[in-house]
Amino acid sequence: MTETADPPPSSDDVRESRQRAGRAIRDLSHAFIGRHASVEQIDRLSEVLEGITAELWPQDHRSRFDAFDRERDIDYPQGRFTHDFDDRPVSGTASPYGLDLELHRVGDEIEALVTLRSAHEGAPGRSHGGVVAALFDDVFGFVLGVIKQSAFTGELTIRYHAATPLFSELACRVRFDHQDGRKIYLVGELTERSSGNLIATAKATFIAVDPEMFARLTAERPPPPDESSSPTA
Ligand SMILES: CCCCCCCC/C=C\CCCCCCCC(=O)SCCNC(=O)CCNC(=O)[C@H](O)C(C)(C)COP(=O)(O)OP(=O)(O)OC[C@H]1O[C@@H](n2cnc3c(N)ncnc32)[C@H](O)[C@@H]1OP(=O)(O)O
Repeated sequence: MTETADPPPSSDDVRESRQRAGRAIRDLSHAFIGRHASVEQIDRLSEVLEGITAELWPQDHRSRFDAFDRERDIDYPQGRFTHDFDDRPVSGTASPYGLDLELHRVGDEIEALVTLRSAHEGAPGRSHGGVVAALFDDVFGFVLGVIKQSAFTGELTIRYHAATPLFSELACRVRFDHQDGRKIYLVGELTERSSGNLIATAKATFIAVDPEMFARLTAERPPPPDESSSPTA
Protein backbone atom coordinates (compact mmCIF):
# COMPACT_ATOMS: atom_id res chain seq x y z
CA MET A 1 0.00 0.00 0.00
CA THR A 2 1.53 3.36 -0.94
CA GLU A 3 1.16 6.62 0.96
CA THR A 4 -0.71 9.20 -1.10
CA ALA A 5 -0.93 12.95 -0.62
CA ASP A 6 -4.23 14.50 0.35
CA PRO A 7 -6.39 15.54 -2.57
CA PRO A 8 -5.43 19.14 -3.49
CA PRO A 9 -6.84 21.86 -1.20
CA SER A 10 -9.19 22.85 -4.04
CA SER A 11 -11.13 19.65 -3.41
CA ASP A 12 -13.62 21.57 -1.31
CA ASP A 13 -16.23 18.91 -1.85
CA VAL A 14 -14.00 16.21 -0.32
CA ARG A 15 -13.09 18.50 2.56
CA GLU A 16 -16.68 19.45 3.31
CA SER A 17 -17.71 15.85 3.06
CA ARG A 18 -15.02 14.80 5.56
CA GLN A 19 -16.02 17.60 7.94
CA ARG A 20 -19.64 16.54 7.76
CA ALA A 21 -18.71 12.90 8.42
CA GLY A 22 -16.45 13.93 11.33
CA ARG A 23 -19.33 15.80 12.90
CA ALA A 24 -21.65 12.84 12.31
CA ILE A 25 -19.19 10.45 13.99
CA ARG A 26 -18.87 12.77 17.00
CA ASP A 27 -22.64 13.18 17.28
CA LEU A 28 -23.00 9.41 17.01
CA SER A 29 -20.63 8.96 19.96
CA HIS A 30 -22.79 11.24 22.10
CA ALA A 31 -26.05 9.63 20.96
CA PHE A 32 -24.59 6.16 21.57
CA ILE A 33 -23.29 6.97 25.05
CA GLY A 34 -26.12 9.28 26.06
CA ARG A 35 -29.24 7.41 24.88
CA HIS A 36 -30.84 4.03 25.41
CA ALA A 37 -30.98 1.82 22.35
CA SER A 38 -32.44 -1.62 21.67
CA VAL A 39 -30.20 -4.59 20.89
CA GLU A 40 -31.67 -4.49 17.37
CA GLN A 41 -30.63 -0.84 16.94
CA ILE A 42 -27.17 -1.45 18.36
CA ASP A 43 -26.61 -4.48 16.11
CA ARG A 44 -27.78 -2.48 13.08
CA LEU A 45 -25.33 0.26 14.04
CA SER A 46 -22.48 -2.28 14.30
CA GLU A 47 -23.30 -3.76 10.89
CA VAL A 48 -23.37 -0.37 9.16
CA LEU A 49 -20.14 0.79 10.81
CA GLU A 50 -18.30 -2.50 10.24
CA GLY A 51 -19.34 -2.40 6.57
CA ILE A 52 -18.03 1.13 6.04
CA THR A 53 -14.81 0.37 7.92
CA ALA A 54 -14.23 -2.69 5.72
CA GLU A 55 -14.57 -0.41 2.66
CA LEU A 56 -12.02 2.09 4.01
CA TRP A 57 -9.19 -0.15 5.26
CA PRO A 58 -8.08 -1.30 1.78
CA GLN A 59 -7.77 2.32 0.53
CA ASP A 60 -4.34 4.04 0.24
CA HIS A 61 -2.93 5.72 3.35
CA ARG A 62 -3.39 9.47 3.66
CA SER A 63 -0.59 11.89 4.50
CA ARG A 64 -1.58 14.76 6.79
CA PHE A 65 1.56 16.87 6.48
CA ASP A 66 0.12 19.17 3.79
CA ALA A 67 -2.30 20.54 6.34
CA PHE A 68 0.52 21.31 8.78
CA ASP A 69 2.49 23.01 6.03
CA ARG A 70 -0.43 25.27 5.16
CA GLU A 71 -1.23 25.92 8.80
CA ARG A 72 2.18 27.23 9.80
CA ASP A 73 2.00 30.12 7.31
CA ILE A 74 -1.37 31.34 8.52
CA ASP A 75 -1.77 34.45 10.68
CA TYR A 76 -4.88 33.93 12.75
CA PRO A 77 -7.06 37.06 12.47
CA GLN A 78 -8.49 38.82 15.51
CA GLY A 79 -11.90 37.49 16.51
CA ARG A 80 -13.34 34.19 15.42
CA PHE A 81 -11.13 32.11 13.14
CA THR A 82 -10.96 28.67 11.62
CA HIS A 83 -7.97 26.58 10.62
CA ASP A 84 -7.03 24.01 8.02
CA PHE A 85 -5.86 21.13 10.17
CA ASP A 86 -9.14 19.24 9.89
CA ASP A 87 -7.76 15.90 11.13
CA ARG A 88 -6.20 17.26 14.29
CA PRO A 89 -7.69 15.72 17.45
CA VAL A 90 -9.59 18.18 19.68
CA SER A 91 -9.83 21.13 17.26
CA GLY A 92 -10.09 19.28 13.94
CA THR A 93 -13.47 19.67 12.30
CA ALA A 94 -13.14 16.29 10.55
CA SER A 95 -11.63 14.48 13.52
CA PRO A 96 -13.70 11.83 15.32
CA TYR A 97 -11.85 13.10 18.41
CA GLY A 98 -12.87 16.72 17.83
CA LEU A 99 -14.53 18.75 20.57
CA ASP A 100 -16.36 21.17 18.22
CA LEU A 101 -14.41 24.20 19.40
CA GLU A 102 -15.28 27.77 18.47
CA LEU A 103 -11.90 29.51 18.24
CA HIS A 104 -11.21 33.18 18.85
CA ARG A 105 -8.06 35.24 18.87
CA VAL A 106 -8.16 38.06 21.42
CA GLY A 107 -4.97 40.11 21.09
CA ASP A 108 -2.30 37.41 21.31
CA GLU A 109 -4.45 35.12 23.45
CA ILE A 110 -6.50 32.22 22.13
CA GLU A 111 -9.94 31.45 23.47
CA ALA A 112 -11.77 28.23 22.62
CA LEU A 113 -15.46 28.00 23.45
CA VAL A 114 -16.61 24.44 23.99
CA THR A 115 -19.57 22.50 25.35
CA LEU A 116 -18.60 19.04 26.57
CA ARG A 117 -21.18 16.31 26.04
CA SER A 118 -22.20 12.76 26.95
CA ALA A 119 -19.19 10.89 25.57
CA HIS A 120 -16.84 13.18 27.54
CA GLU A 121 -18.23 12.16 30.93
CA GLY A 122 -15.69 10.58 33.29
CA ALA A 123 -16.76 10.60 36.92
CA PRO A 124 -20.57 10.90 37.08
CA GLY A 125 -21.87 14.23 35.81
CA ARG A 126 -18.49 15.75 35.05
CA SER A 127 -15.93 15.66 32.25
CA HIS A 128 -13.11 13.16 32.16
CA GLY A 129 -9.95 14.97 33.32
CA GLY A 130 -7.98 13.76 30.31
CA VAL A 131 -10.43 15.49 27.97
CA VAL A 132 -9.73 18.76 29.78
CA ALA A 133 -5.96 18.12 29.51
CA ALA A 134 -6.26 17.38 25.78
CA LEU A 135 -8.31 20.56 25.36
CA PHE A 136 -5.57 22.69 26.92
CA ASP A 137 -2.79 20.88 25.01
CA ASP A 138 -4.43 21.48 21.66
CA VAL A 139 -5.51 25.07 22.32
CA PHE A 140 -1.95 25.86 23.46
CA GLY A 141 -0.96 24.72 19.95
CA PHE A 142 -2.64 27.84 18.50
CA VAL A 143 -0.46 30.09 20.66
CA LEU A 144 2.50 28.48 18.85
CA GLY A 145 0.84 29.66 15.65
CA VAL A 146 0.58 33.20 17.09
CA ILE A 147 4.23 33.32 18.17
CA LYS A 148 5.34 31.38 15.04
CA GLN A 149 7.29 28.69 16.84
CA SER A 150 7.18 25.00 16.05
CA ALA A 151 7.30 23.10 19.33
CA PHE A 152 6.30 19.91 21.07
CA THR A 153 4.58 19.68 24.42
CA GLY A 154 7.27 18.90 27.01
CA GLU A 155 5.22 19.19 30.18
CA LEU A 156 1.55 19.84 30.82
CA THR A 157 0.16 20.47 34.31
CA ILE A 158 -3.54 20.85 35.01
CA ARG A 159 -5.03 21.95 38.30
CA TYR A 160 -8.66 20.87 38.51
CA HIS A 161 -10.28 23.49 40.74
CA ALA A 162 -13.88 22.35 40.29
CA ALA A 163 -15.89 19.70 38.47
CA THR A 164 -15.92 20.37 34.73
CA PRO A 165 -19.61 20.58 33.82
CA LEU A 166 -21.14 18.89 30.79
CA PHE A 167 -23.71 20.65 28.55
CA SER A 168 -22.61 24.09 29.67
CA GLU A 169 -20.47 26.41 27.55
CA LEU A 170 -16.88 26.71 28.75
CA ALA A 171 -14.14 29.13 27.77
CA CYS A 172 -10.57 27.82 27.53
CA ARG A 173 -8.28 30.86 27.34
CA VAL A 174 -4.53 30.48 26.90
CA ARG A 175 -1.48 32.64 26.31
CA PHE A 176 2.30 32.86 26.04
CA ASP A 177 3.93 33.51 29.42
CA HIS A 178 7.69 33.61 28.84
CA GLN A 179 10.54 31.85 27.03
CA ASP A 180 13.87 30.53 28.30
CA GLY A 181 16.05 29.27 25.46
CA ARG A 182 14.04 26.57 23.69
CA LYS A 183 11.54 26.30 26.56
CA ILE A 184 8.31 28.14 25.86
CA TYR A 185 6.05 28.59 28.88
CA LEU A 186 2.31 28.89 28.29
CA VAL A 187 -0.53 29.33 30.78
CA GLY A 188 -4.31 29.34 30.67
CA GLU A 189 -7.59 28.80 32.43
CA LEU A 190 -10.94 27.14 31.85
CA THR A 191 -14.08 28.89 33.08
CA GLU A 192 -17.81 28.24 32.85
CA ARG A 193 -19.34 31.05 30.82
CA SER A 194 -22.75 31.23 32.54
CA SER A 195 -21.40 31.40 36.11
CA GLY A 196 -17.87 32.69 35.51
CA ASN A 197 -16.63 29.88 37.79
CA LEU A 198 -12.99 28.89 37.50
CA ILE A 199 -12.88 25.20 36.52
CA ALA A 200 -9.19 24.50 35.84
CA THR A 201 -5.86 26.20 35.27
CA ALA A 202 -3.03 24.89 33.10
CA LYS A 203 0.69 25.45 32.70
CA ALA A 204 2.75 23.97 29.89
CA THR A 205 6.35 23.91 28.76
CA PHE A 206 6.69 23.49 25.02
CA ILE A 207 10.13 22.75 23.57
CA ALA A 208 10.90 24.68 20.38
CA VAL A 209 12.05 22.59 17.43
CA ASP A 210 13.18 23.36 13.90
CA PRO A 211 10.04 23.43 11.70
CA GLU A 212 11.89 21.19 9.24
CA MET A 213 11.77 18.48 11.90
CA PHE A 214 8.10 17.96 11.05
CA ALA A 215 9.01 17.27 7.43
CA ARG A 216 11.76 14.91 8.57
CA LEU A 217 9.49 13.07 10.97
CA THR A 218 6.87 12.73 8.26
CA ALA A 219 9.41 11.35 5.79
CA GLU A 220 10.79 8.88 8.34
CA ARG A 221 7.42 7.76 9.60
CA PRO A 222 6.54 4.22 8.59
CA PRO A 223 3.10 3.80 7.06
CA PRO A 224 0.49 2.50 9.46
CA PRO A 225 0.17 -1.29 9.52
CA ASP A 226 -2.08 -2.85 6.94
CA GLU A 227 -5.21 -3.46 8.96
CA SER A 228 -7.46 -4.15 6.01
CA SER A 229 -8.12 -7.78 6.80
CA SER A 230 -9.14 -7.34 10.41
CA PRO A 231 -9.57 -3.82 11.81
CA THR A 232 -10.40 -4.95 15.33
CA ALA A 233 -8.06 -7.95 15.66
C1 LIG B 1 7.25 28.36 11.95
C2 LIG B 1 5.81 28.50 12.58
C3 LIG B 1 5.22 27.26 13.05
C4 LIG B 1 3.88 27.38 13.71
C5 LIG B 1 3.27 26.06 13.90
C6 LIG B 1 2.03 26.04 14.71
C7 LIG B 1 0.86 25.54 13.96
C8 LIG B 1 0.07 24.54 14.80
C9 LIG B 1 -0.23 23.35 13.99
C10 LIG B 1 -0.27 22.12 14.50
C11 LIG B 1 -0.01 21.82 15.92
C12 LIG B 1 -0.47 20.45 16.27
C13 LIG B 1 -1.18 20.35 17.59
C14 LIG B 1 -0.44 20.99 18.74
C15 LIG B 1 -0.94 20.62 20.10
C16 LIG B 1 -0.46 19.29 20.56
C17 LIG B 1 1.02 19.26 20.83
C18 LIG B 1 1.52 17.87 20.94
O1 LIG B 1 0.78 16.94 21.12
S1 LIG B 1 3.21 17.59 20.82
C19 LIG B 1 3.32 15.81 21.04
C20 LIG B 1 3.63 15.44 22.48
N1 LIG B 1 5.00 15.74 22.81
C21 LIG B 1 6.02 15.04 22.30
O2 LIG B 1 5.87 14.12 21.52
C22 LIG B 1 7.41 15.45 22.74
C23 LIG B 1 8.30 14.24 22.99
N2 LIG B 1 9.65 14.68 23.35
C24 LIG B 1 10.56 14.97 22.40
O3 LIG B 1 10.34 14.78 21.20
C25 LIG B 1 11.87 15.52 22.87
O4 LIG B 1 12.04 15.21 24.22
C26 LIG B 1 11.91 17.08 22.70
C27 LIG B 1 11.93 17.42 21.19
C28 LIG B 1 10.73 17.77 23.38
C29 LIG B 1 13.20 17.62 23.34
O5 LIG B 1 14.27 16.88 22.88
P1 LIG B 1 15.59 17.60 22.33
O6 LIG B 1 16.64 16.54 22.21
O7 LIG B 1 15.29 18.40 21.11
O8 LIG B 1 15.95 18.66 23.44
P2 LIG B 1 16.94 18.53 24.69
O9 LIG B 1 18.29 18.90 24.19
O10 LIG B 1 16.78 17.24 25.40
O11 LIG B 1 16.39 19.69 25.67
C30 LIG B 1 16.37 21.07 25.30
C31 LIG B 1 15.90 21.84 26.50
O12 LIG B 1 14.52 21.51 26.77
C32 LIG B 1 14.39 20.88 28.07
N3 LIG B 1 13.44 19.78 27.93
C33 LIG B 1 13.57 18.72 27.13
N4 LIG B 1 12.49 17.95 27.21
C34 LIG B 1 11.68 18.54 28.10
C35 LIG B 1 10.41 18.21 28.59
N5 LIG B 1 9.76 17.10 28.20
N6 LIG B 1 9.83 19.05 29.48
C36 LIG B 1 10.46 20.16 29.89
N7 LIG B 1 11.70 20.53 29.44
C37 LIG B 1 12.28 19.72 28.57
C38 LIG B 1 15.80 20.39 28.41
O13 LIG B 1 15.97 20.30 29.81
C39 LIG B 1 16.65 21.45 27.78
O14 LIG B 1 16.61 22.55 28.61
P3 LIG B 1 17.94 23.44 28.87
O15 LIG B 1 18.27 24.05 27.52
O16 LIG B 1 18.96 22.48 29.33
O17 LIG B 1 17.52 24.46 29.88
